[in-house]
Amino acid sequence: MGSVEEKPPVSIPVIDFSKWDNPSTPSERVAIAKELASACHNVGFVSIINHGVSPALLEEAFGWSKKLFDLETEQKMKAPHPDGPTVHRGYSWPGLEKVSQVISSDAEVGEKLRAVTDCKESYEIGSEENDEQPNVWLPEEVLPGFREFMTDFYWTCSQTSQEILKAIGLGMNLQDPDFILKFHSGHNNQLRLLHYPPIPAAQLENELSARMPAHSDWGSITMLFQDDCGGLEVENQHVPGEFIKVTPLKNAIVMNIGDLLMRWSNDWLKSTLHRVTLPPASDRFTGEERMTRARYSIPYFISPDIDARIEVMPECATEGNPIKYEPVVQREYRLMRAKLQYPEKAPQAVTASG
Ligand SMILES: O=C(O)CCC(=O)C(=O)O
Ligand SMILES: [Fe+2]
Repeated sequence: MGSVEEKPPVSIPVIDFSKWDNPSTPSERVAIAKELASACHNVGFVSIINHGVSPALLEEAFGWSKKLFDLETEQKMKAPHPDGPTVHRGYSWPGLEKVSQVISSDAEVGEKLRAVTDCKESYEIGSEENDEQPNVWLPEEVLPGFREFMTDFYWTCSQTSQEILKAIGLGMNLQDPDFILKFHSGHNNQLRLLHYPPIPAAQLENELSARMPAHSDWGSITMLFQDDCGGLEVENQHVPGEFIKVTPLKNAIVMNIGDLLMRWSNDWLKSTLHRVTLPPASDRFTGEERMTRARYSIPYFISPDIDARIEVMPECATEGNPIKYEPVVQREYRLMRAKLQYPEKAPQAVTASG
């Protein structure tokens, strides 16, 4: 691990996975793995291109996401996110995960925005075999085909994530390169559809609202698919408080390390703060309110299995770099984090009928 090159980042590294499945020599695979591990160590964020999730499939996934969020609130509310932090599934209406009120004195804008009382809405999907967090599906007739597509998409993403975990283990020179992978059956992952409705740029500029405030992810890794709107920013590991803009790269996976893999690696892998804020100026309308256009993204969160015990890997601790984290079980860690984000009793969604 120590032999991996250390250098400050200037942007998010781009890693080409095209040779990963069919390398001409074994060293080609090792080279990709080392490049990935090094980026996860130095930056904590990478863009992966030529991976296992095809452009056609991604187009379809974004199409379904738009269809879902275009539904009337009453329809979406047929699959409501359950109260409390225990089950993170189904539809989170604007204001549920985090309340932030858009303020405007313009009556017309006000009307438009009242339908949008917060800056994002989301829909969470897990494995059909995760009994601790059962899925909350819309009735089939509301969006026929949605459930089948999303279930398949979930497992395609899982397959790709397993290749990434393998590559990280190999690139870190672990005694058993598949060590991390062994804790990830895929049944504890979470597919999230996200929609950030239009909002006046000033609301974001003045920090009266945020699309998504700075945070780190809780799991092992996250794979993020995003449209071309932009606005994702990640903290520069070497200059705390400075955020780097991630320019959307069509069909790429933006991959980042989460807190559990950071703990497992004793901080060698970096779980980097990130946020979603203003898109580039060209994506803001020039009218008085300078509304930013809508943004769609699809994060896929990869977590260790529910009973997995996350204990610093022996390769990551030395006398000079002692163990920093107590062992933790995924189930308990997730609940601890989720409690901070979801209220026990949900505030109500604003529907057309009030
Ligand atoms: O929408 C995005 O681009 C980022 C989403 C994100 O960071 C999250 O859901 O944890
Ligand atoms: Fe995130």
